[in-house]
Formats: sequence, C-alpha cells, structure tokens
Amino acid sequence: MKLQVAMDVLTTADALALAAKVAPHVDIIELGTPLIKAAGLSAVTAIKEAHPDKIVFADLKTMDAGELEADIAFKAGADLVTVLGVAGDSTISGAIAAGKAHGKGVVVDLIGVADKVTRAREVVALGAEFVEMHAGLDEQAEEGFTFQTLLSDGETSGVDFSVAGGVNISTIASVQSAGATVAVAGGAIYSASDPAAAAAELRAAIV
Ligand SMILES: O=C(CO)[C@H](O)[C@H](O)COP(=O)(O)O
Repeated sequence: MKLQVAMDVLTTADALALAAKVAPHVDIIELGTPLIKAAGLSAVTAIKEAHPDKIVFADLKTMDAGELEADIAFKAGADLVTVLGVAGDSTISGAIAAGKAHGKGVVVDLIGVADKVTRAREVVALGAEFVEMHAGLDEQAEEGFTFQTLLSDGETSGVDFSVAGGVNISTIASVQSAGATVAVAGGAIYSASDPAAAAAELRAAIV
C-alpha cells in the first residue's frame, strides 16, 4: 500500500516546506483543493520541480469541464488529478481523455456519493486509475460518521481504491487490511508537531 500526504496548507511556501520534510516517507504528494484554489496551479509546478521522483497529485475535485481542467493540471506537472464521482460521466471521461493524452491518470473522488460501490465500478469502467473512498473534513465532523463504511465500501467495490478522511496511526492498519492501494493522510501529518516523524510512523505501520 502506498502512502499519500494531503497538504491542506494555503501557500506554496508552506507546501514546499512540508513536502521537503515528509517526501522521504511518502509515495504520493497531494496538493489539497484549498491550496490549489489559494495558490493556483503554479504550486503544482513548484512541487513537481522540487520532487520529480514523487507522484504529484492535484486534488482538483473537478465537477465540470473535465478535459480542460485535467489538461491544465497535467501541463502544470500533475501526475494524478481528481474528478468528482458526482460529476456526469462526460466530465469524468473528458478528464480521462486528457490523462491518456498526457500519459497520466485520473482518480475519481467519491466524496458525497451515496452509493459509492456502484459509482466506483462505473467510473473504473470509464477508465479511472482508481477511486478515492473519501469522507471530507465536514462529513467527518458530522454526528454518526463512521470511518468503517469507507473501508467496507472499498472492499465490496472490488476495484482499486484509496481511503481519505480520518487516516491516522490508529486507523492505517485497518485501511491496509481492507485492501486499499493508497492511504491518504492529511491532518495526521500536517498538524503533527513533527510532520516528518508522523509520516515516518505511518510508513512504518504499513506492512
Ligand atoms: O481532500 C480532503 C478534504 O476534502 C482532505 O485532504 C482529505 O480528506 C484528508 O483528510 P484528513 O486530514 O482527515 O487526513
């Protein structure tokens, strides 16, 4: 299982500083949606230039204009981009077409999708690299939220999936046991007093 850091910081300088600390311990470096909105796609270019050996993940959360948005992010240096699973098939297919043109991949983020199992199978059939079983920051704060549902949906789907939203040192073993190909950790790394140590600890927990 690969480890992905989600950098939910707001400036390119903060992202570069965080990536420099954690890169030795992660496989995928994600620029979070707020970072891309605040700093623009130049942040993607800066991270790719600083870490050409890492998979750079632009969490665009595209909802429309799939081919155009994916194309500009791939041109900026992204290796993977996200499109929302709640978007229409034409949006997802457009992003996948851009991915094919650049030799890069599209991850479909299932945040907000009621039936994640069915949608996961549909978007992988369209050509998505993998799906993200994702509970967003707001959903995690809702009463009754259970992380376990993400894992069981991933297992049931039978497709390649990542898990995002609440991955930490207490939950990462269960993410791996569920068969995820990628564990995404945001706050567990960037909010730690020592992000490098936190990332190393998560990495060590992957067997
Ligand atoms: O994409 C996101 C929010 O939409 C977050 O980056 C992702 O959910 C990581 O969450 P956490 O901080 O709980 O690990």
